[in-house]
Amino acid sequence: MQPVIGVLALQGDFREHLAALARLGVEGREIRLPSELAGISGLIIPGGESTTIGRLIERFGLREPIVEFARSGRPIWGTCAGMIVLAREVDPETRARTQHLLGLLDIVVRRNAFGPQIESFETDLEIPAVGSEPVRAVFIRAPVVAEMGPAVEPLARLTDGTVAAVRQGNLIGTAFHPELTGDDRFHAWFCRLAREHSPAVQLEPATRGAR
Ligand SMILES: NC(=O)CC[C@H](N)C(=O)O
Repeated sequence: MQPVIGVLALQGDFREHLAALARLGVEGREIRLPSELAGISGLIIPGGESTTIGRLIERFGLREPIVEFARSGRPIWGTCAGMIVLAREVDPETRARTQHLLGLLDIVVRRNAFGPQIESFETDLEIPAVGSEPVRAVFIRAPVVAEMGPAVEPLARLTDGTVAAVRQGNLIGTAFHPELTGDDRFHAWFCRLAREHSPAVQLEPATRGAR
């Protein structure tokens, strides 16, 4: 069965994520209300403005439902601002005065890390998890991962070693925007994770413990 992927549609480039899912023949659903998370196998938090997305998550009562969604084992992927919102902490120098975070991914991010001179750039990244051919990565006022907890694995680095994508179990963060390039391998990989963790095939905790 194909999973249904939710895309948080409060602000930012959620339409581009929905378009990428449509190209893959996967059903995407705009999420604005807690009730809309029912029946969703994976959730994408798009790029945009992390302070706005964070504020709207609070206002729409989505914080606890999203934390609960993560606890259920279903995957959540944050791109750019979405990765910031997932993070445990924003480095104090780049933190906005009001910066609501979900605190799920054990990383410290630095916002707008490439400085005002370099608003945006593109580069090819090796992301073995996604495929053997390099992935074109678009960075727009992008954050970087400044620190990672022990459970976090880097999925991609820039040539200077800067971490640009991470995974911590069912939580994924990318500093760049795979939804903007037309190369949908990252979305395809995320949909595979979602399929594996779809509620329909989830194991009971006792069974899981016995594995
Ligand atoms: N492209 C983006 O998502 C930019 C993120 C933005 N700079 C922020 O801090 O929220």
